[in-house]
Amino acid sequence: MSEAIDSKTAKFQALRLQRFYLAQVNYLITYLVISVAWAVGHYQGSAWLMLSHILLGVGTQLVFLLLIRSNWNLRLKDPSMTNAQIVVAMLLITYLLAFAGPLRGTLIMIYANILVFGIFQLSRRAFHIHSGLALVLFGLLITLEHYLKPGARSFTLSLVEWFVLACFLFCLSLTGSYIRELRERLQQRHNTLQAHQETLRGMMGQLQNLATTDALTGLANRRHFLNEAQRRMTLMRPSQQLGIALIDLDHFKRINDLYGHAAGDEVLQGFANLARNSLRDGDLVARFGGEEFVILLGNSNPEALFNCIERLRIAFAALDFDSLPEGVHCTLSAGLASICPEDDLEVCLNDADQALYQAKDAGRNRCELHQPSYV
Ligand SMILES: Nc1nc2c(ncn2[C@@H]2O[C@H](COP(=O)(O)OP(=O)(O)OP(=O)(O)O)[C@@H](O)[C@H]2O)c(=O)[nH]1
Repeated sequence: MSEAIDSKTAKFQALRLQRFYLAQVNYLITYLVISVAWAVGHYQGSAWLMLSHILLGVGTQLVFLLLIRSNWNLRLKDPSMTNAQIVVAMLLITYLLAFAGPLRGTLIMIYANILVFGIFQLSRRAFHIHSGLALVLFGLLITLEHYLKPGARSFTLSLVEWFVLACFLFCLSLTGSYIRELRERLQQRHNTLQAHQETLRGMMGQLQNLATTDALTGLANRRHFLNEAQRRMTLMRPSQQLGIALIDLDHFKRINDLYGHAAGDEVLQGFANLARNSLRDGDLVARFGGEEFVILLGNSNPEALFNCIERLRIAFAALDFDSLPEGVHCTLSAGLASICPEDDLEVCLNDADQALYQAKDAGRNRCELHQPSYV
């Protein structure tokens, strides 16, 4: 039964399968060589013996395939099973070499071919152990053959073959070390690049924040508000209305003059917090500049807009500030306008500004709704 695995593990499993199928190409070539050797009479054994190589090869490979396909290999310390696959392949090739006759000299290179599969996977130590295993297996084969079937094959020739194999594996080991070093360097570079990328992403985020946020109040700044309002207007449904409110703190200069700039800053931050907390998630509030703020309400008819800003006005007028003497409160004036889908943002802001002017003119601490003049 295959176990449920995450997408990253699935990707690795797919890679393992790919590598497994690649190894099967080598097995197929070896089966072909055995069959041809048998057909031309160079295989030193019966047809059944020849078939046993193929059956053993297919059987062991089916086991590995099953282990990967069922995800059982994931329970192992090394899920790619590289060590096991290499050892099995080496045992199989040694078994084949015992009957390869004159072809043995050619076929011993398969040991090296098997080890190539471990170049990327195995540690240097494991790679040397496997090279040693190949030499031991082949050494055992020629020694046994020399004592069990004396004269069947020139022992000197077998020793030369063993020596050639040793030289070849040594070269392969050097190449493996070089490739591994390159790979580690690439990995290091990749990690460094990734770290740089993370830093850049963080800096981009900070820059984006700086470019769109007002430092004192943490609200969106004018530029961000204008971009965002424009964007939201393009997404409006035909029957939808937005509400815009230009808000100006009353006699703010006096706060600065009488209680200091820090007190003025506290009042600005106090208004920002109040607005942030009293508006809905989809609404947008920004510092338009100085002691002027702007609010964009989504889905809002003039009445709802008026009620919302009126609530804010009343709450602000009741707000206490640490830097101001007890009983001293601040007020705000607001100019309101509605936005319909076909409207121009600049014109709407102008309408709100005119309404704000009226609110100031009418004595401050009030909300005025822009009245469209129908021509
Ligand atoms: N503390 C503080 N003051 C600011 C900041 N930005 C602008 N101001 C001050 O806000 C004051 C705005 O004053 P005015 O434009 O005369 O308006 P006002 O006194 O609020 O009068 P009305 O708007 O007519 O009610 C100026 O004194 C600015 O220096 C700021 O970030 N912090």
